[in-house]
Amino acid sequence: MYLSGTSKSNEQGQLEIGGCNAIVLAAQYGTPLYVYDEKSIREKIHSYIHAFKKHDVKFDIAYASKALCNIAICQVIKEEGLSLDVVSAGELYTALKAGIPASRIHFHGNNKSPEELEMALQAKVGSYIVDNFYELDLLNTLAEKYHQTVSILFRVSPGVKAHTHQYMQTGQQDSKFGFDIISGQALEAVELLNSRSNLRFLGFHCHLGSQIFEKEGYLIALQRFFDLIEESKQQFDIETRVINLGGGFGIRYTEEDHPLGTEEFIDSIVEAVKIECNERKLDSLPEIWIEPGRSIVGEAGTTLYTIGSEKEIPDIKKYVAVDGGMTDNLRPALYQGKYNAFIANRVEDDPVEVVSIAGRCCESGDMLIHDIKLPKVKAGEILAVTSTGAYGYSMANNYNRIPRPAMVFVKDGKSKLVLKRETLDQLIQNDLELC
Ligand SMILES: Cc1ncc(COP(=O)(O)O)c(C=O)c1O
Ligand SMILES: N[C@@H](CCCC[NH3+])C(=O)O
Repeated sequence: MYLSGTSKSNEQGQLEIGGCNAIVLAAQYGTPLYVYDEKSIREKIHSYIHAFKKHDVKFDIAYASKALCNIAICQVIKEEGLSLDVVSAGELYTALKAGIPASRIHFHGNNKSPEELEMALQAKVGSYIVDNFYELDLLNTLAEKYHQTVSILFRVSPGVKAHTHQYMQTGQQDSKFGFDIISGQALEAVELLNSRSNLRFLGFHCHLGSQIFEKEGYLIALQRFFDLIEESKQQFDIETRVINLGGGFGIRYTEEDHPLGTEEFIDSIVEAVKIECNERKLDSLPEIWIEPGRSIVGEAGTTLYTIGSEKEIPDIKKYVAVDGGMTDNLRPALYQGKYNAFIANRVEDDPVEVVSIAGRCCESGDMLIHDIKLPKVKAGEILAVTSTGAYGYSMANNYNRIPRPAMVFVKDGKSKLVLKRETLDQLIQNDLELC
């Protein structure tokens, strides 16, 4: 049995997270319930900071808020002193409301609207990751309107196909994101910098994809970055101060997953940067920026569900349905994401039968787990699905008009409601009558 962070089986064999009994949490706040182990989030952040501090390099870690974005997590990020990456007005608004300094916000996105860019300019966000030629000109024009010279990075696609689900690959040549290096678009963008006086170029950014277990892709991307850095200097006299390798560091969802440790990833990235600079005889090391999302919050999240109906087709399949599903966790339906689960009130009971955990939506694809061996379950028991902390709530939806769940942060035996359960009235609050 694998339990991460502060999760453990207590003396009664019940699941405890952050010193809080999962059965008590389910009774107190209802289900489905997202439970976040705050200590484990902070420890993961510390492991990134520590991994960089071992080396003599300038670095910045920006939490990719798309993995989980609400006031509470932004407050943790602020307290821990990280930067934060946003991709929309909604994420930007949340970060600002949580008190993240605008200067620590990096604005991403492949189609930022003029209104979103103006909002960011008014807030004076720290940097813009410019994705395409349209945005390059739009941002320069808007920055001029606001009498600002803004710091930018170019997002480039380095032509690296990460070993991950196809929908999570973003660094390959045909990606919708960024300036393509191979066909020369990235260098064309660099050339334009000399005539865009409201843009201050910091450097290059790439993001290879998500849930990556190997460092090789990052190392190839780095070589392509450095070619670009040299060409930018030689051809257009443009200096690069920053290289941003995005996020993507994988986590453990089930026992089949064997992610690399934080240190191993960071050590090999920093070493590779030093080697490239040395071999190319560059005067100074660029700053190294990263943007982890999943690896900061993923394993810290557990979703508690109440078990309801069952359906058994003799000798074929047994379904066990819970009170949530694709509305609170779209990942199994979208990426065939795999998860592990326990009966929270009997964590250590021997598994005796193979069942499939079904969601409650009117979709055959609304399955949380296919074929998991569990103890014999009863209606009313609490099922805990682990490692749901990233891209779970952030991709939650109201299909079938199902309200989104509540969320608590737990630490040192205390729980704090950080997101209320949506109500039925909230579901119709924007509806208008036809007549
Ligand atoms: C530009 C960018 N940066 C960072 C991330 C975070 O990735 P991950 O959650 O895999 O660390 C993403 C999402 O994949 C992204 O699109
Ligand atoms: N949303 C995804 C990955 C894409 C992340 C954003 N580029 C997931 O749940 O795994």
